[in-house]
Order: sequence, then structure tokens, then C-alpha cells
Amino acid sequence: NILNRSPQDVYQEFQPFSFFLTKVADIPQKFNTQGAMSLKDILSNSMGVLRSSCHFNFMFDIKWLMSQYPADFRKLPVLLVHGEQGRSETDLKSEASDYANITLCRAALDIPYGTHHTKMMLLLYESGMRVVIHTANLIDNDWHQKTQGVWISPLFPPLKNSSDKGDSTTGFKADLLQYIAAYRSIKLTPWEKHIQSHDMSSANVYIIGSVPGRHTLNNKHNWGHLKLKKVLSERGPDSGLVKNWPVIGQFSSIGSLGPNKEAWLLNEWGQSISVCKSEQNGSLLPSKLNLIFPSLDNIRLSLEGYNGGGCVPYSIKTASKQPWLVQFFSQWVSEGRGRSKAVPHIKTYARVSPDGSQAAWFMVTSANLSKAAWGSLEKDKSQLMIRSYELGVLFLPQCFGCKNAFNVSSRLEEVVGTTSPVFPLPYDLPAQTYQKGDRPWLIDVPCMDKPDTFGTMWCPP
Ligand SMILES: O=C(O)c1ccc([N+](=O)[O-])cc1C(=O)O
Repeated sequence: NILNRSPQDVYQEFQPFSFFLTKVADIPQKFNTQGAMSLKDILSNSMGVLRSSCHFNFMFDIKWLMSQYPADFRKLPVLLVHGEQGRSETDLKSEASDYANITLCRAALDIPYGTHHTKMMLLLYESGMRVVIHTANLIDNDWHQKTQGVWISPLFPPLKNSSDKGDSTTGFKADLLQYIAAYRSIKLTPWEKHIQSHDMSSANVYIIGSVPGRHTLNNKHNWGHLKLKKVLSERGPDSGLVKNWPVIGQFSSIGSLGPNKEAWLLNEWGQSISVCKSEQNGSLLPSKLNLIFPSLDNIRLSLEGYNGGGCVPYSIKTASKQPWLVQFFSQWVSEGRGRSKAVPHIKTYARVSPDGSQAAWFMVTSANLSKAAWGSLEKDKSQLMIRSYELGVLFLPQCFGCKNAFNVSSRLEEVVGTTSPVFPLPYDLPAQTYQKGDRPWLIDVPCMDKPDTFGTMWCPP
């Protein structure tokens, strides 16, 4: 019966998209028994008999992380790829020193204000390997009562003969290797070899990554919003179908986006994200952009109360420079997945039909709405400057047997057990714009007039 199924059963039920949310404590169980995974589920031996693993992430609680592995796997080699520097690197090293099986790899962050934001697991099993690309930090709080996204790859078998490429039609393996090569770290060589020696021809998503740098010439379109633009202009939707379809951005943090909506949001990022097949540039009308970002009340009334806003670091300093952004905001609503009160730490982007029943593409990623993550064009558009490491996967309909678009729904009964595949949305459509009086959550603004779920006020530290 549905309550004591293995993680492998839950995994199989949510194919072919293999796009899960994390389990959320204290919501009705039906929203956790289908299409939801905990970290223990992902690392469980029902998903494979582990030999070694590698975690790319931003925040690590090593003691907690090791406790999520089955007891038999807690002595296996673990590589942690992080972006810590200085004192916080020293702290991470001392935490890791208690575990002989843990090795650290520091990602270079040579451009100021960049972060190692990517969240990925490489899992090597006795019989193959898996890639997991997700949005959750490796700390208990990120897996407790938030909405997080997790893409879990198929079990990739070892390559039969090393002369085969073992890549998919989406170039998944080559793009993943190109991403890892950008670290230029000898500590990642063993994992590059594991990836090379496995057959990833069954991968049905595109890798969209960002690495810090000033990318020019042939590298310019490898990363950030120009990579998304490249894939969508080569294999994206027909403009005839989607020209009136809105773009939805959904994220948990926002950077400084410039003096007006045209500068970067519409005329740079917007032109990439709205591009269609065979177009040079997209064109995104303001009326066709919905940005789902938690309102003050989304946080206040969440399962975690105001403390849930701790992982939604939009500051009044940044917000006050871009009052023009509020017109695009919609609330976080996820009744279908039972997660309206689970603060969204997930980041997703999509192009959806006006009635919300279809999508031309969908992407889950670590990237928030910021130039640091997606890149900003410089030097007369000859270079794309990116500050942070980011990683996401893009779902296109043709990789799932659909011609132009997926049917989509956030209601589980419409997703599971249907004959034709229905993409499992993390939030309800159509997007619900901010009501009168709603304002975006701002992490550093006190809220002394309205108590939260626990009756407390928000007095930011
Ligand atoms: O959780 C993270 O990895 C993270 C870290 C830093 C920031 N930031 O500086 O805005 C945002 C996030 C986020 O994912 O929202």
C-alpha cells in the first residue's frame, strides 16, 4: 500500500519527468507519499548500493548530512564541493576532520559577490551511477518544511565499451563534463572519469549551468541565460504556438537588476528566456512576465512563520532600488502539492499557456533572479559576466514524446497514473498576482503589527 512503498517505488511512479519535491513535515501525508523525496530516500539503498558520493552545495551540516546516509554507507568516501573561503573554510575543514571518509574541494570564486550555489549529488553505485540536481542546502532546515525541487537521473549503467560516447540527444554528458571541467580541480578528476565511463544516453534533460567568469567568443553561449537562449533557439517552441504564452520565473532571492525593467530584465534576460526556435532574439512583453516571489503573508502564515523568511534574503536596500519590479510579482500558491505554507526555496522557470494547462518548457535550477546567477552582458555584448556557480535542468516536450508542449498540473490526481505524461508543477496555475496591500517579503524589515503562525513578530537580527 501507498504508505510503506520504497523510495524506488516513489521514483518509478514519477517517471518520465523524474521531478520531485522534498518531503514537508506536518502537511497531509498524501502530499508526501507521491512525487516527494527526503534526502534519506534519495540516499537509500533502494535507489542503489552506494560505493561513493559527491555533493556540490552552498551550505553543509556535515554531521546531519552523514546521518542521512544508511548506516552501512556512512564510511564510504564522500567529496564535498564548496565555495567557502577564509574563516568559514577553516570551520568546514575542522567539521570534516572528524570524518576520515570526507574530502573537501574548494571551488574558485575569483569574482566578488559570487557564491558556489550549485546543488548536485553524484552517486556511484555498485551497478552504475546517478546524477541528482536540486535546490536544497545540506542542512536539516532546508529539508524540513520548505518547498524544494529535485531532479533525479535514471540509473546510468557502466559503458559497455569505452569507445562509445554514451551521451544522450540532449548532450547531457558532454555538458555535465564541461561544467565540472570549469572547476579546474584535480580533486574532481575521479568523478570526471566516473561520468565518462557511464552510459548516459537515457538522459532526457538539458544541463543549464553557470560558472564564474567573463565568457567570450565560443564560450559565451555555454553558460547562464545565453545557454538557455542557445537551447531554446535550437530546439525550443514554435513562436506561432507560444507568442502569447507568459514566462514564469519563480525564485527565493533577487539581485540588483538595474534602474528599470527594460535594462536587464526584459531586454537581456527576457530576450533569452522568451526566444523561440530559429529566432535570434526573443521579445518579452511586461504583461507576459509573472514572477512568483513570496509575499510578506506567504512567509508570515507559513509553517515556519517569519523564520521561514530567513532563506528568502531579499533586502530593502536592493528592493528600494527597483520599485518597478513589484508589478510582476505573484504569490506563492501550491494547493495542488499541499505546499502553500511551505516556504519556496525552489527555483523554477517556465513558459506556460495562458490557461495554465500546458507548458512549452520547464526548468528547475539553483539560479535565483540575479545577474550574478544568469550573467550580464558587457563590452558591447561581447562578454557574459557571471559571478556564481549555478546548475539546473531544462525539460523540453520532444524529449518526453510530446510534440509542442507538455500538459501540466499541480494536482497529483491529474499527474499520476495518466496515460499521456503530465508534468508535475510545484505551484498552482494561473499565477495569482499580489492582492492590494500585498508586498514582497523583505528579510531586513521588521513586522511588528501582524503576528505569524506562532504569534511572534519579526524583529530581524
Ligand atoms: O540557499 C542558497 O544556496 C542561497 C545562498 C545565498 C543566497 N543569496 O545570497 O541571496 C540565496 C540562496 C538561495 O538559494 O536562495
